[in-house]
Order: sequence, then C-alpha cells, then structure tokens
Amino acid sequence: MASTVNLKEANGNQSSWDTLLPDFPKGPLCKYRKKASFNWKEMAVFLDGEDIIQLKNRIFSALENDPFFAHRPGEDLSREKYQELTFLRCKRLFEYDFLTQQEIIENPLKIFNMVICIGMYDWSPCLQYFLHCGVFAGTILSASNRFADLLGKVFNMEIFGCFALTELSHGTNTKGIRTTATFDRSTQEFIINTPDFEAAKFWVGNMGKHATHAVVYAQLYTPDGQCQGLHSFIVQIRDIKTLLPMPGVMVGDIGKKIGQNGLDNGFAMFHNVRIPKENILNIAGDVTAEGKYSSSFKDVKERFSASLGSLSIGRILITAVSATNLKLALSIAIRFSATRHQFGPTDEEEIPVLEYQTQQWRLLPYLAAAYVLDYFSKSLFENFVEFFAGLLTKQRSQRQADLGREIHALCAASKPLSSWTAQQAAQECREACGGHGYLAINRLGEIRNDNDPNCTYEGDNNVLLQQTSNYLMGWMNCIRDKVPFESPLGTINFLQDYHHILGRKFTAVSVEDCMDSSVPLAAYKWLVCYLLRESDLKLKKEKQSGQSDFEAKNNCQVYYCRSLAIAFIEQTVLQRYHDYTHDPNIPSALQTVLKNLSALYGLWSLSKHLAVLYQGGYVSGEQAGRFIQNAILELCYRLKDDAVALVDVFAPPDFILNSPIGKASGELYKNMWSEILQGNKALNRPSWIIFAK
Ligand SMILES: CCCCCCCCCCCCCCCCCCCCCCCC(=O)SCCNC(=O)CCNC(=O)[C@H](O)C(C)(C)COP(=O)(O)OP(=O)(O)OC[C@H]1O[C@@H](n2cnc3c(N)ncnc32)[C@H](O)[C@@H]1OP(=O)(O)O
Ligand SMILES: Cc1cc2nc3c(=O)[nH]c(=O)nc-3n(C[C@H](O)[C@H](O)[C@H](O)COP(=O)(O)OP(=O)(O)OC[C@H]3O[C@@H](n4cnc5c(N)ncnc54)[C@H](O)[C@@H]3O)c2cc1C
Repeated sequence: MASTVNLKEANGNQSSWDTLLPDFPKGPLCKYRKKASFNWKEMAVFLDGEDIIQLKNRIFSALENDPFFAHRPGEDLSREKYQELTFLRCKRLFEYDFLTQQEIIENPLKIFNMVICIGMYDWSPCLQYFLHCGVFAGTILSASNRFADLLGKVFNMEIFGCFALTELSHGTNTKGIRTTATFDRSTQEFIINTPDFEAAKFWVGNMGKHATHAVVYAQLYTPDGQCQGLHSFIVQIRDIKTLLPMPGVMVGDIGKKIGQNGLDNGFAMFHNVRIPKENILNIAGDVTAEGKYSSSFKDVKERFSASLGSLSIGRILITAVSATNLKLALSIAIRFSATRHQFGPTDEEEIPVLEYQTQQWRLLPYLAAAYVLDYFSKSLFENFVEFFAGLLTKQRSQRQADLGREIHALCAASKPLSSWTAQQAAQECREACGGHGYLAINRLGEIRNDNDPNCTYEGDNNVLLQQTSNYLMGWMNCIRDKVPFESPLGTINFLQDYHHILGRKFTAVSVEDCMDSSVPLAAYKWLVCYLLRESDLKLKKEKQSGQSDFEAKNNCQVYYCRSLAIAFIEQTVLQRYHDYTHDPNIPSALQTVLKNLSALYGLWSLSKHLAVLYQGGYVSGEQAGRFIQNAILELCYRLKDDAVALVDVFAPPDFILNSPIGKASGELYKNMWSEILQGNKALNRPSWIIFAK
C-alpha cells in the first residue's frame, strides 16, 4: 500500500540547509555528531521540507522572544497563576496568527506542525488554543456553514469555546450521556437540562474558568417524547463581558490534575437553559419547525457515528502529540546518555552510558518508534484531510463512508499505541537519566505527566481498541466466503490473502536475514491473520456456550481481540514506514539509517509477541527467537553512533526543550549548575526556621 506523505526532495545543498538550520554549539556532543553516518540537516530537510522548517523556526523564535513565554527557573507557579499565564499565552498565540487560512488550505500539514511546535513548549496553552479554535470551532465548521458569524468571533477571540461530551458518570460510554435537549415547538428553542449532578458535564477543557460557549452533547427529545439519540448543540455558558454564568448554568473548575495544570478543566450543569433551534449542530440530524425529526442517515448506528465523527481528528492529533512527547523525552535522554560517563574498562577511563548495551536497548527502540509514529501520524492526518474535504462538500458516497470507518478504526488504535509508547518511553528516559532525570528542571516528569491523559481522553485506550478489533472482525464474513474486498486506504487488503498467509512460516536462517523490516512485516501479517482467526473462534465458542453477545464479546478481549487490534496497528504503522523507507527516491545518504530504524521498530515491537508467534507455530525452535533478539541488539549497536544526530533532527531549540541535561551543547554539568544557581531560592536561608534556644 502506498503511503500518502510524499517523499520530499532533500533538495538544496549544505549552505541552504545551514541557513535554515544553524549549527549546534561546540561541546561534548561533538564526538557523537562526528560519528554519525548522515548529515542531520539533510535528514531534517528531507523529512519536513523547507517550508515546514521555516514555519517551525518562525514559531519557535516568536515564543523565545516573547516575555509572556519566558521561563522562570526555580519559580513554583501556583495553579491559579499557571492558568492565568496559560490564558495570556493562548491570547498571544492568536495575536501571532502564525498561519493564514490560505496557507492551511495549501498545506494542511502546517496546522499539524503548529500544534506540535506549540506543544513542545507546553501542552497547556497548546491544548487551550486548539480546543477553542480546533475542536470547538472544527466541530461547528464540519456541521454547517450557518455559523459563519460565530466562527468569526471564535477567531477574533471575542468568545471562547470548549467541547463538552463527558459527564461525571459517563465518558467513554457516550451512549450513556444523559444531558437532554428537548425541542419546544412553541418558542422554536431547545431546552438543555442536566437531570442530576451525576450527569453534569465534567472534565471539559477550557470550561473551568474561561469558556463562554460550549459544544454540548445531549440526547435530543422531540415533542412526541421520542429520544432521537446523541446530538450536539452550541450553548452559551458565560457572559462574554463579565464571564459570569448564564442563567440556568452552574459552571466551575474541577481542580488540580496530575499534569496539564495550566489548562482549566471544568464542570457544568444546565437547568432549563433555552437555546435557539438553529444552535443544533445538524451533523447527524435536525428537527423541523413542527418538531419532526429528520436525518439523512438511514439508521441509528450511522447517525451515532456521524455525531461522533469529529473525534477522529483529535485521536489522530493525539497520536502525533504522543509521538512529540516521545521526541522530547528522547532528546533529553539521548543527549544525556552521550555525555554522562560512568564506569569504564579501566579505572582511568569512564565511558558514556550510551555505550552500554543495556542503555542502547532501553532507548534506541523508542528512538525508532519516534520516527515511525511521527511518519504514521502525518500520513493519517493527510488521510483525514481527504475525509474532511468530503465532509465539507457534503459527499455521501460509499467511499466517503468507508473512509470514515477506516480512519476511525486506525486512529482508535494508533492513539493507544502512540500514547502508551510515549508513556513507557517517558518513564524509561527518566530512569535512563538516573537521579538527574528526576529533577523537575530537566522536564522528564512534566513530559510524563502531561502525556499521561493521552491514554485516556478522546476515549480510554483499552475501550478504543475494541473499535479496531470490531472493524477487523467485521471482515470475517468476506474472508470466510472468499468474497473480494478492499478498503479506501488499503490497510485491510492483505486480509484477502488470509488463508495463504496463515500457512506461512518464519524463514530467516541468520541474524543478518532479519535486519530488514520486511521480516517483521511478514510476521505481523501472519500474526494479524492468526489473531483474527483465534478471536473469531473464541467468539463463536463463547456464544455456543450460551453467553449473550455482550458477555461473549467481553470474554474475547484479553489475548484475543485486544491483541488483534494492537498487532494490526503495529503492522499498519510498520507497513507505511517500510514502504516509505524502501522507496528508491530516498536520498542515498539517508537510506541505511532510515532502513535500520524501520527494522529496529519492527523487530522490537514484534518481539513482544514472540510467545504468540511460537504458540501459533509461525516460528519454531530456539534459533528463531535468538535471531530476532540478536538482530535487535545489532541494530541498536549500529544506530548508537547515529543516535545523537537522529535526535538533533527533531529536537526543538534549547529554549523550547527547556531541559539543562538535554541542551544541544551537551555541557551537561555546566548547564545544570547554572540553572540551579539561577533559581532565586537556591541559596536562600529558610524563613521558617526557628531553632530552639
Ligand atoms: C483543508 C483543511 C483541513 C484541516 C483539517 C482539520 C484540522 C483541524 C485541526 C484541529 C486541531 C485540533 C487540535 C486538537 C489537539 C489535539 C489534542 C486533543 C486534546 C483532547 C482533549 C480532550 C478532549 C476530549 O476528551 S473530548 C471527549 C471525548 N470523548 C470520547 O472520545 C468518547 C469515547 N467514546 C466513543 O467515541 C464511543 O462511544 C465508542 C467509540 C467507545 C463507541 O461506543 P459504543 O460501544 O457505544 O458504540 P459502538 O456500538 O461500537 O458504535 C456504533 C457504530 O459507530 C461507529 N463509530 C463510533 N465512533 C465513531 C467515530 N468517531 N467515527 C466513525 N464511526 C464511529 C462504530 O464503529 C460503530 O460502527 P459499526 O459499523 O456498527 O461497527
Ligand atoms: C486531562 C483530561 C482532559 C479532558 N478533556 C475533555 C474535554 O475537553 N471534553 C470532554 O468532553 N471530555 C474530556 N475529558 C474526558 C475524557 O474524554 C474521558 O475521561 C475519557 O473519554 C474516558 O472516559 P471515562 O473517564 O469515563 O473512563 P471510563 O470509560 O469510565 O473508564 C474507566 C476504566 O474502565 C475501563 N472500561 C470502561 N468500559 C470498558 C469496557 N467496555 N471494557 C473494558 N474496560 C472498560 C477503561 O478501560 C478504564 O480503565 C478529559 C479527560 C482528561 C483526563
């Protein structure tokens, strides 16, 4: 299957790369930089293109030169101050107006990169900004063009928006949402009600302190008393000038979280709040003036998916956000590992900890994952852009519907894969930096805590994976009946070969044989088919033993459907990266390192499934497992001299990375020491000490 992100010409030469990407300061990292097998600037230009690098430079330099974004070493901000600063920063982002509408239309990847650049600095202002003008405004935009006036106010920041789906007692289970919107024919209004406090909107980003308007999800009731299912409505929750709650609205802040504390997450209850009929976002359906429900979707299920369709972009971006956290954590841990010397072959000579096999094995597969997931999130974003264009032009073709389902199935698994990978990596990076990794100024704790909710919001990871396995299981009838099938993005097309693939075996006879990503890719195809077959058999067995559909499905998750969804997304992510890195147009100087990254990611991910590969008979004997393990170690070894250059490609400037041990100079101790001493309280005498006389 061809990937959608075009291979970008790494055109230009050293001098044009130098203009875009200045050299790093000289220092202890030079030793590794000299050993790299490729030019990091060529790689950066190849991966992003000059246009995107210019955008990144523009954003990074604006933040660095703006006093609102200044770092304050040693200062512990209170939550309230942090929320205030976040809001002021968010306002500044509007003033910068980094991208014009035209630029976004010409290259939608620019908005994607903008999310990442701002998030690299701090996720709180980034999420605040994009919840308002991405999630809130994007949901409205995809519904209808009758809200042009309101959208104008969004982009002028005259109003401030949030996206209110979750309630205190239901989140992932959106069918359990209990807020109601009842149509009143006599006034042509909807009446929004919260039945009790357990149905209060809860967790809503921007709602705690700032939002004036919310997209509120509620069960729509027509005057005949019928519930027409989940729909979304624009509801004003605070006065635009005073920020006092609107009549009938109780709104507040939910308090301190584990991370992302600049963002104000809030709750709201509605008591007979009246909104004009026009405020329904008629994505799934609408109500006539007489109170009749109408929908262009033929069944309840389709309506349900349409009303939740806007969640896909969030999940794709969370895939990218998590990959970004992976990059941040690795930039710090790899630069640290290349400059931190401990132990050595003799008493006189200490070696960088990156030279230890264990350190390489702990970090370098995550480095490969950062490259692979970054590429995947971009390519999936581009798939989404195609889908979104269809949505805006009201396409109702079968392809459009199938594309929506496929993107949903992909991002419902790529979000878990990416967020979990980043979460585990952040912890590994923290430990890989020893005690210094635990010092807050080095930022690994913040990265870990800010990444954490990526595993939960926009749908809990474990529950979302069920969407992907449901999608895959849905193809079983075609597979069994040998009916030809394909999907718009082609991600399931290989399943047509299901019967053949199941007969295949692992054929590598040496470690060298395993060094290309085609080896894990072939194994993954077998694994997906095997887990699909086993999940299908297990489901049948559960049903035959008298379990209800609900119970049967639940009893098929662990070791079956859950593993299936994970194997499928790992396979898909790897397939895209394999195709990308094996394209003959890749500049020759970059080919080897990119292929090594692809092979390492594939083998390392696959190695977590070794038990199932043996269990199902795809591999047998002692040697096969050994080959895979040794190939992983060999690839880590081959990549270790490239590791610093590989993080140089994606690490943001020092100001943005904001970690003394991760600075580009590699002056690990000088940087830490000066940061500690800059802290205004480092040498203070405590004011509270009173010694006994
Ligand atoms: C040219 C310009 C282009 C520009 C492009 C646009 C750019 C815009 C930029 C925007 C920037 C945005 C920046 C965002 C920044 C990123 C960070 C985001 C930070 C987020 C903060 C947090 C926000 C939130 O958390 S909001 C709350 C989110 N809540 C959830 O996600 C709830 C999760 N639960 C669910 O979605 C569902 O209930 C689910 C999926 C668990 C299903 O539940 P259930 O079991 O009850 O249903 P099923 O029976 O399985 O489903 C029925 C049917 O529907 C299908 N379906 C469900 N969901 C979807 C969907 N989203 N899309 C499509 N289809 C769906 C499901 O597959 C079933 O279909 P079948 O065919 O019957 O199987
Ligand atoms: C920082 C943050 C910001 C947020 N921002 C917003 C926002 O702006 N707007 C908004 O509307 N919401 C927001 N949310 C809410 C978020 O979308 C929900 O928390 C999320 O969808 C998970 O739902 P839940 O909390 O109800 O978890 P639950 O669905 O109750 O899950 C609890 C546990 O039960 C397990 N579980 C549940 N169902 C099943 C099942 N069928 N099978 C197996 N296991 C199951 C889950 O795996 C999980 O471990 C935010 C949340 C956070 C943490």
